[in-house]
Amino acid sequence: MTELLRVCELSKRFGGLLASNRLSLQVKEGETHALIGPNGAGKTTLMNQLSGELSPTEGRILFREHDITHLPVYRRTALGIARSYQLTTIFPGFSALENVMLAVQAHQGHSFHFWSNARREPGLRRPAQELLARVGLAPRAEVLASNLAHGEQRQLEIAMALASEPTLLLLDEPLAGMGAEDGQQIIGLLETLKRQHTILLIEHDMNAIFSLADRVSVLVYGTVIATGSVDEIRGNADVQKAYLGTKDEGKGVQHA
Ligand SMILES: Nc1ncnc2c1ncn2[C@@H]1O[C@H](COP(=O)(O)OP(=O)(O)OP(=O)(O)O)[C@@H](O)[C@H]1O
Repeated sequence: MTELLRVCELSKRFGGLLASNRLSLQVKEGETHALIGPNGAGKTTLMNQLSGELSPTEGRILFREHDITHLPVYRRTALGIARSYQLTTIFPGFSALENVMLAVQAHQGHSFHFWSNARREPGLRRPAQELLARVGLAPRAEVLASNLAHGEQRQLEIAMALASEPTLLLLDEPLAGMGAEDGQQIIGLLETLKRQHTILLIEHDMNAIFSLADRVSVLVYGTVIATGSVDEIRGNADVQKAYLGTKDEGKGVQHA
C-alpha cells in the first residue's frame, strides 16, 4: 500500500507539557488506522495538528509527500483531508439537509453570506441529499438538527465531513456518548466508509477498533509506543502494560 500521511518527529509543547513528543506515524492509502491511548496521551492534540488547527512546535507532517506542516485548515481540506468534529459544526436550528447543504456550499467555495439564496439552490440540494443517503439519514433530511438523536447527529457530522470529498477522514471518537444500538449503527456506517476513504480514527471503544481497524497505533505520553495489526497490538506486552486492561470489560481500557 502507498503511504498517504507521514508524521515525522512531531512535538507540541503546552508550557512545560509535551503533548506530542517526537511522535512519528505513517498512514497508508486505503487503511483504517486507529489511534488508541490513555486519557491525556495526546490523541486529540495530534488530530488538531493534522487538521491544521494547531501548529506543531517541531517536526513535519507530509501528505502525499507534500509538506503540509504549516498549511491552514482550508488548504488541507482542499488537498483531501477532512475532520469530523464532535457536534461543534452542526447548526441546530437548520434541518439535517440544510446543514449538509451548507457544508457542500463551503466546499464549493461560496461565502456563507449567500446562504439565503443557497437554501433554494438545487445545485446544493442534490449532493446534500446524496450525502445524507450515504450516511443513512435520508429519511431524516427535513428534521431540525437539534431534534435528531445523538447518534444521528454524529451521522450528520460525518455527512458534512464527506462534503469536501476527502481522501483522508479524521474521526475523533465517533462513538462517544452512544448506547450500544446507536454505536452499532455508526460502526456499520464506518465499515461502509472504510472501503472508500482512508480513515484515521481515535476511539476508546475496543470492540469498534477491533472490528474496524486494519492497523492500530498506541499513543502514550505523546509518543507512539507500538503500531501493528489488531492481533499484534493485543499481544504486545508493552501495550498491555501501558494501556490495555483486562478488568474493565466495558471499554477494555485501563486509564493511566
Ligand atoms: N490547549 C492546550 N493547552 C494546554 N494543555 C493542553 C491543551 N490541549 C491539550 N492539553 C494537554 O495536553 C495533553 C494531551 O491532551 P489530549 O486532549 O491531546 O489527550 P487525549 O489523548 O486526546 O485525551 P482524551 O482521551 O482524554 O481525549 C493533556 O495533558 C492536556 O491537558
